[in-house]
Amino acid sequence: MIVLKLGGSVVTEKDRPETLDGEALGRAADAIAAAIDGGLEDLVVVHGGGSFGHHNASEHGVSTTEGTRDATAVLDIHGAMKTLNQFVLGRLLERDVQALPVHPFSAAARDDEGELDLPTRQIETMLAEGFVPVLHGDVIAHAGAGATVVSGDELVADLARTLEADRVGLCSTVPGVLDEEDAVIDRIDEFDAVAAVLGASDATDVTGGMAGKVRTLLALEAEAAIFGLEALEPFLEGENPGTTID
Ligand SMILES: Nc1ncnc2c1ncn2[C@@H]1O[C@H](COP(=O)(O)OP(=O)(O)OP(=O)(O)O)[C@@H](O)[C@H]1O
Ligand SMILES: C=C(C)CCOP(=O)(O)O
Repeated sequence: MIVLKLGGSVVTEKDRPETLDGEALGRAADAIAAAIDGGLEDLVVVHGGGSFGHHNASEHGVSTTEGTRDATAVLDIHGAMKTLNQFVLGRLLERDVQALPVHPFSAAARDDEGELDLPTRQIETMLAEGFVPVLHGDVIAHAGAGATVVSGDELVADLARTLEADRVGLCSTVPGVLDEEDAVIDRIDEFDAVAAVLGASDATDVTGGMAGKVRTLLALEAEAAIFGLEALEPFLEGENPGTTID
C-alpha cells in the first residue's frame, strides 16, 4: 500500500491564483496509470493546494491554527480545493485509473488541541473494491476555533499511520530537500540538523512549506520520501529517490 502526495507546487502554477499546471498534472497521472498497469494495487492519492486553496485561505486569514467561523470563507477555501480535485480526478479517469474523491471537509475534524480525526472506513472500503481514493488538503471543523486548514502532508502522515502504509511519498516541485548548495539531502532524521536550510514555500502557503513538511514527516514512524516529478515513476516502481525522512 502506497500513500502518495502530489504537491500543489507540482500540479499547479503556485504563484498564479487558481492556475493548473496541466502538463505536470498529466505527467503525474501518466506515472500513476503506468504503475497501476504494472500491477500496483493499493494506492491512496492526496493532493495539495498549490495556487488553489492557499490564496483563498490566506485572504480569509485562515491557517492550520487560525480558524474562521464564517461559513462563506470556509466554502470559498473548500470550493477552490474541490475545483483542483476535479482536475486531478479528470486526468486520472482519462487514463482509466479508477479514481474517486474523498473530501476531508465532509469527514474529518480537529479536537480542541488541534488533533486530527480522519475516519478511514470509506477509504479502506474503496481500496478493497479496487478504487483509488483521492483526498486533498482542505478546511475542516476545529473544536474551539471554527474551521482551520488541514494540509495534504498532515493527511498523508495520518493515513500512513491508520492504513499502515508500506511506502509514503511526497512528490513536490523540488528533487528533494536541498542543502545550502542546492544539493539534495539524502536522509533527514532530526529537524535541528537541517532547520537552517528549511524555508517556507516560495509562493503563498498557509501550511508551512518545506519546514512544515519535514516536521510532519519526522513525527511519522514510517519512512517517507520527498522527490520531484521526474522521480515519481521510479518511486512507484519501488525505488527511493530524493530525500528520505525517517
Ligand atoms: N531546503 C529546501 N529544499 C527544498 N525546497 C525548499 C527548501 N526550503 C524551502 N523550500 C520551498 O519549499 C517548496 C516546497 O514546499 P511546498 O509546501 O510548496 O510543496 P508542495 O507540497 O509541493 O505544495 P503544496 O503545499 O501547495 O501542496 C519549494 O518549492 C521551495 O520553495
Ligand atoms: C490551503 C489548503 C486549503 C490546503 C493546503 O494543503 P497543502 O497544499 O497540502 O498544504
